[in-house]
Amino acid sequence: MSAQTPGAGTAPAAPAAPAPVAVALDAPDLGTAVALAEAVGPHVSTLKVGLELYLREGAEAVRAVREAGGGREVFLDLKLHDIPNTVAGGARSVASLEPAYLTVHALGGTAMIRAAAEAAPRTKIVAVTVLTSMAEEDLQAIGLAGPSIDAVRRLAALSVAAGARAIVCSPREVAAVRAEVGAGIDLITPGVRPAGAALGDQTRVATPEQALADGADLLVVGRPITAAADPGRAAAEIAAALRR
Ligand SMILES: O=c1ccn([C@@H]2O[C@H](COP(=O)(O)O)[C@@H](O)[C@H]2O)c(=O)[nH]1
Repeated sequence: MSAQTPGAGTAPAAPAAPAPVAVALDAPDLGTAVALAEAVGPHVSTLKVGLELYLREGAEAVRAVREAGGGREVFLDLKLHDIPNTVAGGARSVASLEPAYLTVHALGGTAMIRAAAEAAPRTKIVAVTVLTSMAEEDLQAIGLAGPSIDAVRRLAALSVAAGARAIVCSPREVAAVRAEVGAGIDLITPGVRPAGAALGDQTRVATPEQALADGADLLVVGRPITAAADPGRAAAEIAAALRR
């Protein structure tokens, strides 16, 4: 894909209020990510920088996609998971970039989550409960017995008590997690697929409309937008579906 491709189509006019969608800019280089950010920025609230882009381009990725996206919020999805001192150092290292969100793995536990929250007080620490790619049998295989919803609820409650201000769970678990953590915590759902879209490696999925109806605050959508022939149009169509 050339750097020009994502914005090339004739996407519908941008709405006044961008949709509560974080586009996962999982791109192989900065030029592609910037072109995607330009194309989708008018339609969505948030741009997500993950491992592929950050490990290659570093802090410049955050600055560049923020500018290209017209100042949209940046979600830094690094999924930190280490001893508390190391995670605190990692969170401190990226705090000056002022991402709206920074992910850590809830499985790192209370002390690790608290260390991240204290190290980056101006960023919402987001605890990832159980990856949306994992099915029940995957959890059994790593010794997390019981239905995934039990682990998700437990990890969400622990994370919020430790200072996380947002939770990643699958869209299928949003209602249960809301009941667990109450209001005031952002519930963020990857594993979002418009009807008929390829699942790829995601297993615990729902449509954007269902995720929003069940109470998600921010929907993470990657490949259904970034792999589309016209990413700007794909983002605009999902945003329009969420307004209906
Ligand atoms: O449990 C999780 C946590 C994070 N992700 C991230 O979200 C996007 C999803 O991309 P798609 O292309 O829409 O599948 C991706 O960046 C993941 O790293 C997740 O999928 N599940």
